Amino acid sequence: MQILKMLRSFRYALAGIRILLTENNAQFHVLAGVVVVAAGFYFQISANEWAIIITQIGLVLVVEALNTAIEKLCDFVSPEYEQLIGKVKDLSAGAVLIMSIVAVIVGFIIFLPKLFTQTLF
Ligand SMILES: Nc1ncnc2c1ncn2[C@@H]1O[C@H](COP(=O)(O)OP(=O)(O)OP(=O)(O)O)[C@@H](O)[C@H]1O
Repeated sequence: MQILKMLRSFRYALAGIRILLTENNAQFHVLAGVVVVAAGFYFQISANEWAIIITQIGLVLVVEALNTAIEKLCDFVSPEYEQLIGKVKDLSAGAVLIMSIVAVIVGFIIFLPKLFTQTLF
């Protein structure tokens, strides 16, 4: 019966991913991820580079999912204006911004040298 419980949890988790994919910001991050994966194939990045890139994409989506969950919880708990709720939402959005900046920097570190050596020479 444990396996049935696990399967049910998996179904709920998939439903969560479906909810995430209806959000504009998440759709943008998925699109950015697709572009980066395409660039990875184009530049034939190494196994280690793939591991780093996939981890970055995963982390951005995970933080985006947690941010969306926090936003929805805030909206439920306090539909009216509340200073503390505002701070919670700002912090949560800040986490997404930090992770996105880190991912972009990592992307630059991996792709910029390839862009210069493989397209210019
Ligand atoms: N209930 C609230 N009380 C205080 N401040 C709030 C509240 N709701 C939103 N805010 C402020 O407005 C900002 C944006 O809120 P929120 O992310 O809900 O709006 P949005 O960007 O329009 O939402 P969505 O991401 O769903 O489009 C928050 O980071 C926070 O500063």
